[in-house]
Amino acid sequence: MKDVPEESKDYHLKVALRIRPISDADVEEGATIVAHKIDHQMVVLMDPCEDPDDVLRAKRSREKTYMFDVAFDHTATQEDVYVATTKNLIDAVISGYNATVFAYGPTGAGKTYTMLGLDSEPGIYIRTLNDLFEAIEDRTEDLDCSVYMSYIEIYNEMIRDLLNPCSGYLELREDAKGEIRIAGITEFSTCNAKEIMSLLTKGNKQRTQESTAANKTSSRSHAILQVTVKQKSRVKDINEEVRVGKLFMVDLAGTERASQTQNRGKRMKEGAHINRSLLALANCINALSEKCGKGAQFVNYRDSKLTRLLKDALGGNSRTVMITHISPASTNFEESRNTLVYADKAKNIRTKVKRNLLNVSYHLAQYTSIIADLRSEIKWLHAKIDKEQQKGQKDIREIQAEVQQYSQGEIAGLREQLLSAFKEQMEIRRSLVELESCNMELHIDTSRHLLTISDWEQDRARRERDEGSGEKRDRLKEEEEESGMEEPQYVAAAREQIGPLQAEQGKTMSLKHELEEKLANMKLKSSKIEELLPQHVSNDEQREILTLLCKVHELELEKTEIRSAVLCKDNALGTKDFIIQRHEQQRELCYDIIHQQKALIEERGLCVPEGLQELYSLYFGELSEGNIEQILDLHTFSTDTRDVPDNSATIMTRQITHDVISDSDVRKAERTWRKNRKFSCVHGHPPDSSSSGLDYDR
Ligand SMILES: Nc1ncnc2c1ncn2[C@@H]1O[C@H](COP(=O)(O)OP(=O)(O)OP(=O)(O)O)[C@@H](O)[C@H]1O
Repeated sequence: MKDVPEESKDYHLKVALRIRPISDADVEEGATIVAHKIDHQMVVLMDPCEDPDDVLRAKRSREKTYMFDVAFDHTATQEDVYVATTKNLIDAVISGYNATVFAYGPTGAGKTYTMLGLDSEPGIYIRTLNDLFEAIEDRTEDLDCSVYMSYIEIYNEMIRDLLNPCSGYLELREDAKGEIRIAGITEFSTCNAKEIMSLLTKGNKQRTQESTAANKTSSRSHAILQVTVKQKSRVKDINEEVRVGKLFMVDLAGTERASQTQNRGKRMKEGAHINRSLLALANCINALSEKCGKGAQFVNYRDSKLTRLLKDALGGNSRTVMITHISPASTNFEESRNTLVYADKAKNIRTKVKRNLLNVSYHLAQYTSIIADLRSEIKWLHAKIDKEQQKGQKDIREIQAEVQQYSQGEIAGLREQLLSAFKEQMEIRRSLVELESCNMELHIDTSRHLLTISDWEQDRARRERDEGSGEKRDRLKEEEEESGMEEPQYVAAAREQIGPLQAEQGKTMSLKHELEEKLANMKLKSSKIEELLPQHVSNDEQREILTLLCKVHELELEKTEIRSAVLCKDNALGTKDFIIQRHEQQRELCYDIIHQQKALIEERGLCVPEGLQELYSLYFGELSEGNIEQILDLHTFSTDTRDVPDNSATIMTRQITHDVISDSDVRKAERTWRKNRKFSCVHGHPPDSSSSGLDYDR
């Protein structure tokens, strides 16, 4: 499948504000209401600490007003909020656009109430799913729709599958297109609204919730519900268009102050993680709002799993709505003010929205030439049969029947043997294709785990270096040992998974060798039968018909072989893309570091050693000559050429056999990569980054 290019449209991030009703607890604390909705877009926040009699500050306003796309207060119903923020995204998702709704705000401000709601007052999740299924039902006559749902939480920077909690912690991965994916996530496919609701309820029960002083049922994690809608026309066509729309609904954990939540121990650690990811989110909002305003800013999504997952929602291909929540109470004034400031900045964020159209013709195009060849072969066969018929002879079925009767079933036996040999070969081929694909996936999984481990090891080495003195380092180690957190769980999990993955790879490889051997024997067997046939068949026409039958089956076999080679090529290219992706990330980082260093040197007028100055000139020279861009263009070009259908099956097969990276290449590259990673952990640079034929170094 390939993406169908389509014009992208600019959207600004829609920001809504919801002020929850004042609670009994607020009133008991003696709080007054300081947040008011003025009209459907404007809210005002009054400072409870300001003294109206303070003449020195008399000129300063006691209140600050904020404008949003839409504002709600305690009078708004769940339906009001849903209709004004989310309902109109449903059509967009069904048409193949991505959309995101996320609830943001301090702890206890009403995020879970808006997103999940109560049984009597369901929130956005349920209302959206209901309307989505209704809309899909209206279109089922002409469109074939499938809906997939996944539900995860990010708790203490670990991703847990709420629909399959036994699956352990999940990893984030970036695919060849730079899209972030969660490896191993459970995606339930359903076309039944009730079923999806029960999955949601099941998932919610798994969510990490605790009681804090600020909220009796405080969500200690960020929850992300993803609904994917895939649609294709019911009319079958070779150039079938598939629309894929994704809707993310996110209930963030609350921003919190340790003093306000009175958290200690485990709760405090949770709070630190929550705040870290929300800080990363706030930094992204800051950078993105600057970017869309004055100067270009680097947006660092990598600081937390939350921001990596919300990358598209914030700065990419998504229509996004942020529902900001605040409490009206004077006791929550500080949090409300900070939240309003961020929400105000988020209004400047713009996203570029593009419909996700996939064209199935990408796969089909690769088979077009094969199908065309087969068709001409069949045409020739038919012409041959017609000719025979014109000669007053019997049609092909009769000839076949005659052939079967010939020599008292001797030929029939041979024919059966030949057919079953072909069938078996096809089965083996199919299994080989699946094994090849599975093996590639295992290999990619292993590489990613290795990357996770070495990333962390490098990070630790860097931290140790930064800590400087031995005394400080010892203290850091002691602290890590005391907290039992010497190695984060995701690294331990990656280590644990490498062994089984390699064992699995070993198994698939030996199975593959077995099958290949079997296939070679089968081929030998069928060619022997083919040789035997002419000796048993006397009649010329019958012999010709049998030869033609063999030819048809050979062609069928060839087709499967080509399909398998195409799969291998796709997998190999996927691996290459992944490697290039990592290089890209590393390059971006280096770019950033070099530019910041250069700015620092210039700003402080520092003296730079000659060698370093030469390196700088070389680097900036390359940049200005555009060499790097040319290489990148070359990569884009070589990736794009995959989309070009090749009319000649022979050329394609030849290309495939030359292009596919052999297993030994990959293993060699992986060894070099590991060696380099280890070396760079200790020395800060790889021993020979150019030595590996396949660049596995990041
Ligand atoms: N609009 C509302 N109407 C009625 N009750 C509300 C509203 N918003 C919030 N509440 C109530 O306030 C309390 C706190 O709300 P909620 O748990 O949704 O906050 P939260 O922002 O998700 O907090 P946390 O970040 O700690 O999970 C709940 O008891 C909830 O029922």
